[in-house]
Amino acid sequence: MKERCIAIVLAAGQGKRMGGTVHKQYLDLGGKPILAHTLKVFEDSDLIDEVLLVTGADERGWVRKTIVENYGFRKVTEIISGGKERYDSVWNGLQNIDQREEKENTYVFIHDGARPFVNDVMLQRAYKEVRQSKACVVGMPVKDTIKIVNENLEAEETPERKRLWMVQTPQAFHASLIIEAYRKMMVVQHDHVTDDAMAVELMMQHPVKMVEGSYENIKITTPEDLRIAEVFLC
Ligand SMILES: Nc1ccn([C@@H]2O[C@H](COP(=O)(O)OP(=O)(O)OP(=O)(O)O)[C@@H](O)[C@H]2O)c(=O)n1
Ligand SMILES: C[C@](O)(CO)[C@H](O)COP(=O)(O)O
Repeated sequence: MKERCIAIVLAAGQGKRMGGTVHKQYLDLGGKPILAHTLKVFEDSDLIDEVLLVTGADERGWVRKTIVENYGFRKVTEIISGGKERYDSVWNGLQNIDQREEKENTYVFIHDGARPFVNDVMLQRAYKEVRQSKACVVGMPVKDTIKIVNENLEAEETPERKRLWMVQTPQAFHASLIIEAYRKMMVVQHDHVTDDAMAVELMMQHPVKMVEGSYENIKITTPEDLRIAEVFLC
């Protein structure tokens, strides 16, 4: 059976740290919504067969019209309702894949809709790695010294910097591995989970490899990120 690469693009967040009334993934960046920049990379990638787009339940119709149809994103096959937290939205996307026969030959690329500077080089690197090791995340070495602090903001520990990487998305997995990891994780305490690799690390005793992303592959989270994104666009 032919291999398939399915992207789950997450766009069901509320952008609380960004503030404002429009959810950040729909804000304008250089003349089009942030989410449209992100989806274009997946649409244009020869690697990606299909995109499952996860949005707010009440935004699905609007997103279909103004983003998917308007920009001609033909790889978007489903617009799925997201959940309260990021991991709920991922799980909703994964359950769609779980029902499919071709699951054993499928790789899943989970990506934040709010990271518009993903590119095909990263997708190709992640694909090469995930075919070998079944689980990988894109990231970059940290540039600053990182401190672990206590509740009084006193530095308690300084981890060795050369072992610290900032994790980005896409995060790529063999479909069965990530579905099983999430299935197990969703029935135990999981509210501290902030990325998909953690599900595999915690539930599957399976190593997750790091592959090189880019310092430009930022997640647009707070207002200053929008200004930085405008510079990256030039
Ligand atoms: N329940 C959620 C929460 C987040 N996301 C998506 O996951 C990505 C990364 O999340 P984050 O940057 O935290 O987005 P928000 O949750 O929107 O931001 P905030 O925490 O500031 O509200 C975003 O593309 C966001 O739309 C999602 O699909 N479903
Ligand atoms: C998955 C992620 O983008 C990796 O850096 C990040 O952990 C998402 O965190 P958020 O709190 O949902 O922004």
